[in-house]
Amino acid sequence: MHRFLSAPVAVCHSIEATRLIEATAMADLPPRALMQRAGQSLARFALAVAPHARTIWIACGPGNNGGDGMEAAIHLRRLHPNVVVTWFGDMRQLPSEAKQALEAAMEAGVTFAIQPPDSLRPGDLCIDALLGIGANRAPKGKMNEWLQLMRSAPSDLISVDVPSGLDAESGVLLPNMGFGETTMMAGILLPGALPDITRSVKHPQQRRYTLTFLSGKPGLLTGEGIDLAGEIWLDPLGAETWVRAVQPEWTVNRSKPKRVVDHHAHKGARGDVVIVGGAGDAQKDHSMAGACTLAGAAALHGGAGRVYMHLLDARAPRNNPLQPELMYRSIRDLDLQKVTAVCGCGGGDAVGTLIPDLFTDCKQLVLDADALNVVATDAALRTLLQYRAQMGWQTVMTPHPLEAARLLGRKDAAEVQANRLQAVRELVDVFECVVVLKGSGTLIAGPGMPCHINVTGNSRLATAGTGDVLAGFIGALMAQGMPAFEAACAAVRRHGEVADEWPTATQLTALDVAHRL
Ligand SMILES: NC(=O)C1=CN([C@@H]2O[C@H](COP(=O)(O)OP(=O)(O)OC[C@H]3O[C@@H](n4cnc5c(N)ncnc54)[C@H](OP(=O)(O)O)[C@@H]3O)[C@@H](O)[C@H]2O)[C@H](O)CC1
Ligand SMILES: [K+]
Repeated sequence: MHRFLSAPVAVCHSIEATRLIEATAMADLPPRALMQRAGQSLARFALAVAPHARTIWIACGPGNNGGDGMEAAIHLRRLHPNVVVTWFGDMRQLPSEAKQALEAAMEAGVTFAIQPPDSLRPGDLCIDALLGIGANRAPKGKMNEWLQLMRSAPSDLISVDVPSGLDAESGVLLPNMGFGETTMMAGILLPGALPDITRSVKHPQQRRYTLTFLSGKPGLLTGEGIDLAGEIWLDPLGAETWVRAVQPEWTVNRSKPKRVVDHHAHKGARGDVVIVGGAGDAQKDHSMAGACTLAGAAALHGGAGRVYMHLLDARAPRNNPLQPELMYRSIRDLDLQKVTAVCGCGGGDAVGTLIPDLFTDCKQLVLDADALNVVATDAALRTLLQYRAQMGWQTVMTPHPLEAARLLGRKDAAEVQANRLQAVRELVDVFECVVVLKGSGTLIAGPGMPCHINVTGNSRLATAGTGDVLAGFIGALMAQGMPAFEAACAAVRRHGEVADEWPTATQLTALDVAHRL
């Protein structure tokens, strides 16, 4: 058993692949052995997480995930005076191994209760063994009540394999979560179908863990999975050989920026970046020049030798006393074959007039924000992107979920969020370039590349301008010679790391991120 993200290589398998690993491993073992290993591992983990728990509540569900919980109860009962199991299921429909585990738990004298323990205090432990990778719909009724109770308690929480109700592949809570017959308000269970107010209520004292079995699951690292899963631990249950035999679909992003520049290098050797964007509207007295400044600052701090700014807003000043290194220049005066262009930051519709030239002249291109919106509405640009790919020119797109929805012709961001992993793959297939799908658990994918899930960063990056900073940083790394996919992975990782390292009591702005790269 090890902390998933501290392993030198952390990979995730699809659910289908996990099922294959499970079946192959089980075929090699006596019946129930794998589940017993899972139970033993869970019991050990529980005691390590909450050694002083007054109460350990194990909520078991109708499938093998519940079986894992029962197996753990058998061990914990011997080691702890107050272990309570609540079970949600039907004996006749239990899978055979879970049934054996239930019978063994009864025989061993495990305490079964109809209701969860009365009061759960800080330091107590809840174990969610309700649903694992077999969840296929939103938990309802009693199961949902128990989940809400566990997730809002001040006690610690271990999710077995996967937080129940989470799609282990997409990181989305199965629909209707929270619309059960009862719901919770201020810690009290209320009857009636109330809106989903409980979804993200986490008690500040609660520490969350997921002990996942056999293989990493992508849904724990993206979308809603990150908050629900907490700290992830992995126990391959002795099936490492089988895990290694199955090709993983996703890899945890570990890339770090490598900015090795020769000692004798001059500024021209470090790569040139031009930021194209910053549109304005004189009638409305609007200007988006700041977005360009942020991308430009990121390109400078990201190591580019020279950073040029092509501002679309004719009224915006052509100098910035706070960042005097930025040089204001039209793209017409630059050799576009030799610069990396970062296009779109605050570009408005006006950026559309420059995009065809950038697409045909510029060998290295990062497309963000409004540039993506222009591409979404112009099929000819899609063809140009394919042409770029054939030429071996490098393009990176950095959509957030709404931009991704526009690019894919989907109704809204929610449709993308419903399966982020699939969306990023589709974007790569359609546009034939490297795609960074931003959000909780940013995804990076490229033609012929494994999909990377990024695990650095936090919600402090959800402020205006951080996307511009990321685009500028990717551009800077490409300008210094990093291939597009590597540059995207390294930039996303470092960008998130800055937010993770930033002192919690201090506000983090986009410019702060740029200065820390
Ligand atoms: N087999 C082993 O040795 C090991 C298994 N491991 C653990 O097993 C789970 C996967 O087990 P599985 O039984 O396939 O799936 P679940 O435990 O998640 O249960 C699925 C059953 O629950 C029903 N279901 C699905 N969604 C809901 C819901 N929202 N509400 C109520 N019931 C639901 C579903 O049945 P239906 O017929 O009603 O659709 C399934 O029967 C895995 O995650 C591990 O924890 C370990 O890997 C160790 C070895
Ligand atoms: K679970």
